Amino acid sequence: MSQWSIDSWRNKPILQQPTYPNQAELESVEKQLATNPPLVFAAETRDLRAQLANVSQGKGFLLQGGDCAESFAEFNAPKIRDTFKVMLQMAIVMTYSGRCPVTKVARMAGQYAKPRSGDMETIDGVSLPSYRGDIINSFEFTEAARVPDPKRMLHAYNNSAATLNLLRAFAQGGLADLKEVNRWNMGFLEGNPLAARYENLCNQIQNALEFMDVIGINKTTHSTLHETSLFTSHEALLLNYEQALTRIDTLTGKPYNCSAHMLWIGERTRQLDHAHVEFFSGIHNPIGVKIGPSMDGDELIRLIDALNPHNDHGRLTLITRMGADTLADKLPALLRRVKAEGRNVVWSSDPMHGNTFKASSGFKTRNFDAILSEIQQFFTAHEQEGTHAGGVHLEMTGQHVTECTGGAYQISDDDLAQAYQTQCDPRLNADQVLEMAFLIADHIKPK
Ligand SMILES: O=C[C@H](O)[C@H](O)COP(=O)(O)O
Ligand SMILES: C=C(OP(=O)(O)O)C(=O)O
Repeated sequence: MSQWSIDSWRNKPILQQPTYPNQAELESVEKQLATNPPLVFAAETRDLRAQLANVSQGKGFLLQGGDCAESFAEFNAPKIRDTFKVMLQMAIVMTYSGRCPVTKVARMAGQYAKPRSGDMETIDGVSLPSYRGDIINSFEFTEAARVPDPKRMLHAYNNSAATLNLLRAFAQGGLADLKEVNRWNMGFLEGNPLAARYENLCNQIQNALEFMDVIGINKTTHSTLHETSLFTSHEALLLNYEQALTRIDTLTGKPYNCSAHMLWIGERTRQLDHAHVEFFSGIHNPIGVKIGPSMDGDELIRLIDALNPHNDHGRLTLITRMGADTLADKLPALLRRVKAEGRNVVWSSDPMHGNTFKASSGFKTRNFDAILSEIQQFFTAHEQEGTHAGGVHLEMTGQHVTECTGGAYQISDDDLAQAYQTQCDPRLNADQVLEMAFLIADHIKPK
């Protein structure tokens, strides 16, 4: 086997990459990125890995979520704040009602590259190269906009730095103070059938905090009452960018990808002998890999061993995305096999990507009932196999979008056009996400 190096992925086959027309410009951007400051510190990624090690041993739950694709055009503070709040709200519901520590990992501050089913997109008889995420080309449907531009990597880096800066401020600067929990009630809750349940939960937390304060436990003695930790993640698809942000940690001497705390490999690029598995095998971050219905037990064990050869807890998260109609056929055998072979992984459910379809209105959508059904079946399969249902991975936003049908407001096919804003796949809105949080809390509650 050849030695891993930061660029050994370049000797392997690779899928879903852009072809840049100007190589000299690409190299110059890569050089610049490689001297820019890292976005996260290796020690922070080790904290996340330690939390995930607990999840892998059944002592916690991973909540991972955010945009399908972040966008340069929609880069603003309210959008970042609303997604942050919705994640915190979900985490509170799950921690309090589910009595389970929740590790929060945002699909934010770097989620800019998208794998696509087709290389070309056709609209009204005109075919152009597919949009591959703002780090690569532009969503606009013109020939010029769809040409891959390496300078977009610098734009993505700068946006990620600013997003991370705001997330850190929100997490540590008082917005996440548990005493403020009632003030997180956002407009979207008005009229939501779950509003009363959420308010009731907030009141219970307030009572508990007041009691704790009386006996001397408060934000001065316990900073976790005032602050939270939120980690970042994205699909590390564009390896030119990911290599440039990979650094040797001065404390351990090991390579860490400092573009985010956690990175994952997508369903379309997880081939064992390909570039993504090679690159991921050498970085020391906690990593994820998407697992779709075509995966079989032998291949899965080989993939686990390539990505987590020391069988460490917290290193590897398997993010299953089977589809509500397929999960019961496929997942239990994989759970059984991984358990029988003693491999340590976090099992997380992505209930979004196996449930996408084109609505009669022409929009790409997902039905909320199918998403809930996949989650429910995920929990049932783990209960039956005696394994830990460790997390959920969602495409979601704090904005009032109408991209997935169903949910408390019964969004129909005809409603999709009202606020369909995603640049790629349909996301759950804040209402739908809260409903899901209550459902998950019921499942993770100690029995
Ligand atoms: O988010 C995942 C993929 O990028 C997305 O599902 C691909 O969508 P497509 O089938 O429209 O290319
Ligand atoms: C592309 C994604 O998912 P998958 O690889 O599972 O299709 C994604 O999560 O953005």
